[in-house]
Amino acid sequence: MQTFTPPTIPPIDAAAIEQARTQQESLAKPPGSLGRLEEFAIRIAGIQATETPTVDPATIVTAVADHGVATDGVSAYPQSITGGMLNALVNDRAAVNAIARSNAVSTIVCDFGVVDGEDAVGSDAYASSVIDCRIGAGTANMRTEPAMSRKAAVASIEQGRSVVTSHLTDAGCIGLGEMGIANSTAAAAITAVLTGNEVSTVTGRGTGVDDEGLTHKQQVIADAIETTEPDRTDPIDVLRCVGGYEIGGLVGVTIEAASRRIPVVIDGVITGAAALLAVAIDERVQPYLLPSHASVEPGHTVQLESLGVAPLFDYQMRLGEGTGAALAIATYRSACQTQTEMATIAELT
Ligand SMILES: O=C(O)c1ccc[n+]([C@@H]2O[C@H](COP(=O)([O-])O)[C@@H](O)[C@H]2O)c1
Ligand SMILES: Cc1cc2nc[nH]c2cc1C
Repeated sequence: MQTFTPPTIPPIDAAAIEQARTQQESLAKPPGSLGRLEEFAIRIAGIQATETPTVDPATIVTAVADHGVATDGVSAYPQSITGGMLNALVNDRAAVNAIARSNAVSTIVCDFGVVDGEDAVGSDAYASSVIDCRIGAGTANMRTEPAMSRKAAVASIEQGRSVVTSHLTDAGCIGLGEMGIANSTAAAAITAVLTGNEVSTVTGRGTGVDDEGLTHKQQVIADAIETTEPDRTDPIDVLRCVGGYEIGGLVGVTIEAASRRIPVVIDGVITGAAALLAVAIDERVQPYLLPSHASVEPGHTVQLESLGVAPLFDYQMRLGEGTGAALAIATYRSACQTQTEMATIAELT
């Protein structure tokens, strides 16, 4: 059986946490007055094992792939949008590009298996701007068969790891992002299986299906779980049965980043599913995960609770791409800069 052996993930640095906490208490402000920002700076110091935590350089990895289950009418949009959005990402014209730019965050785009991306795939812009991580031309339809082979599941994780090792070894933080029509179906299925919640509890409207569409989507997810029988004690099997190539890719990005002491900022419900899988593979990933927003998707609340992180803000967003992560990185940057740039209270007198 194809196995995945994760790299060694170190514990976060207890001495650096202690040092950062002492430093926080010495700064020119009443203790605790920066609220959660103080804990963010301390956590990042512990992750990076440093007295000078920084999120920079900060990069969003937007992983893109298609899903066979899209043919079952689970999304408000056709599959062709995935390829179109890959094109927009390549040309720096997606929402995440604008939000990342406005927050001094870089973006990289990884194609893990877009079906209909010929325009983008063939172009010079693709060759120069997209990291080719393709595992296949979209997954199989999980309603009738496993989304992918075990070999492909492991390959997607390894491809994600190699994105970090080839491009992001000096990252101050990595934000997770994704795009793929129907991937909120995969995310809900993964969340139901790994957390043991009812499909109806964790399934939302994704791009915006109506009431009838939501009922149908829940039925498709229930059918997929019944047909493919994922082994909830084996996260690679869950990815194989009801996952996606970009989700596997983000699992790999997360695990590799944690092994290198790089903080990972979660975005919405699809990246949340990847984070759940990563922690199920190795629970030592958990302290490296930083939340961003609370997505409108109900499964996201369940994921964040299961991961033990509380969202920073709720702007009623449900776009994905890494948009929430890019916004949150600005807050984490401010937290780090208070830690490293403020005067001490002793200097005031
Ligand atoms: O980030 C989220 O929480 C989120 C919630 C709903 C939808 N999305 C995005 O919308 C797409 C998935 O929606 P759907 O309806 O096609 O499954 C995919 O491209 C995601 O990036 C993202
Ligand atoms: C246009 C569009 C852009 C997206 N970006 C992420 N998911 C998306 C879904 C759609 C439909």
